[in-house]
Amino acid sequence: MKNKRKRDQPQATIHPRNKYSEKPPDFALLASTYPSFEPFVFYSRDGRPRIDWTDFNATRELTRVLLLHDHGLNWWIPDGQLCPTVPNRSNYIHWIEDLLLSEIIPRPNPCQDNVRGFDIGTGANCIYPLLGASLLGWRFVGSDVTDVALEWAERNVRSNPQISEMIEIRRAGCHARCAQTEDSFAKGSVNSDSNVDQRNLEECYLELPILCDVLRDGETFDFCMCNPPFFESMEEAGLNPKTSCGGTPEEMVCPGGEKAFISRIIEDSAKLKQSFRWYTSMVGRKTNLKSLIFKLREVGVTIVKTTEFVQGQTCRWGIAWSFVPPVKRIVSTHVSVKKNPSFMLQGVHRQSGAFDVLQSTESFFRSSGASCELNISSFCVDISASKEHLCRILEDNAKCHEGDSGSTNFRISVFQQIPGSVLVKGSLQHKDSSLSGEYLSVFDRLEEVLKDKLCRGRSSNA
Ligand SMILES: C[S@@+](CC[C@H](N)C(=O)[O-])C[C@H]1O[C@@H](n2cnc3c(N)ncnc32)[C@H](O)[C@@H]1O
Repeated sequence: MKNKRKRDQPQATIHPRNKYSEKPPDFALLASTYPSFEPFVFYSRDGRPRIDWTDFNATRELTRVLLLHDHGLNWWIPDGQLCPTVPNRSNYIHWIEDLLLSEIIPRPNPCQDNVRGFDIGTGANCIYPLLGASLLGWRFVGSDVTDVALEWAERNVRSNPQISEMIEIRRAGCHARCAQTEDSFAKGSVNSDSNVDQRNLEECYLELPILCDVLRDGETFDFCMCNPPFFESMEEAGLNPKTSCGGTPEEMVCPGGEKAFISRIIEDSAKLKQSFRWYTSMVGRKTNLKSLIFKLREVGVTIVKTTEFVQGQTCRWGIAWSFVPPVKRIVSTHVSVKKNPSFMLQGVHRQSGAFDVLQSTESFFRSSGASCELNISSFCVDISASKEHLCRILEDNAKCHEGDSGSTNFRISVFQQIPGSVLVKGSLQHKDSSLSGEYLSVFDRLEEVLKDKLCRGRSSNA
């Protein structure tokens, strides 16, 4: 089964040093070891142990037992707080480890001893400091703004005396401001129609510092990290019907969404410059990645690196930048990797979803005569197309008869993001295919066709 899953996935999904890269969590073992987890495990017809991902209590108990079993950590969060998935969160930690080990910028600390990180918005779950300290011996400051996050992050640190000395929890912003913000959120004004409440809330939120004014004089760090509030409203956050990881408005929502939040980190970084060797953040939407990179160039960073975290049916990105002069040429990964182009469909009609995107993709290629194999379980279509097929799609008859008539194989995968947003990715089997140019043009054409057919405000023929 493990092999099948590997073959179905378009790319590596998990960092090779991730504890779960070779062996995903064993629910049956965890259930027999931890009686509190046992009631959440059931067996599907194929005999595989499963949990109900839409049950918050099940996902929280899974996180609790995984942290205990595999990391020796005691952990808990109150009902409704954002519940982290341990394998996914570990990927971000290992990517930062790669950045610190890389020689893109000079390493002041070749042995990686005394690494010190800053987790912006550590949450009640305090997951990054707990994982970073227990897996890699990193020291951390974890910041947050809400009372509940600060109180529970502290509790989670104190419950683990073996690492408690390594983690400091710090409030960002003055108490009064935060209390006011929490109160507004608690009253639901983030979703309210009252413009006044909304404006007060936004002003209040935007006044909370992120890095400047939270750092102490002369403090330096090897890196900062952040899983920002991704959304502009709880409606936008929606609730992924396939999982229930909780998440309160304070955790999920901020004015301007993740783009505004990360832009503020960028602005702070432009003032703090080399106080951090690496600034990093998670990014939930690929479209935001482009404008953030643009902003980074504007503030004069020396390096930008990006990565992609493919996590089941969800994609996230990581962005990192630095003001330290690089040892090597500036690189920006994956943005330049043409073998795996991607685009995001935004505003997909309410009645359409990833499945419609998949079917439309199949008929797009099939209409040219290319051979297509639809794989519904992994949401992808495998395509084998000749030059003639690709030229037919591009309506380029002249080119069709030029040169040799080789063929090319590629896969188009579809990932449902939040409701209304679908990510489409291509992966070419052989980078050196003589048809890689046509493949990229066809991929651009696919983007146009799907947008016209399935996205609101674009339909010319829908
Ligand atoms: C998406 S949650 C991330 C929680 C946790 N790090 C995780 O990955 O599960 C975002 C967190 O950022 C916090 N936050 C919002 N504004 C902040 C600010 N100005 N400074 C620090 N934290 C902030 C929220 O309270 C929330 O706990």
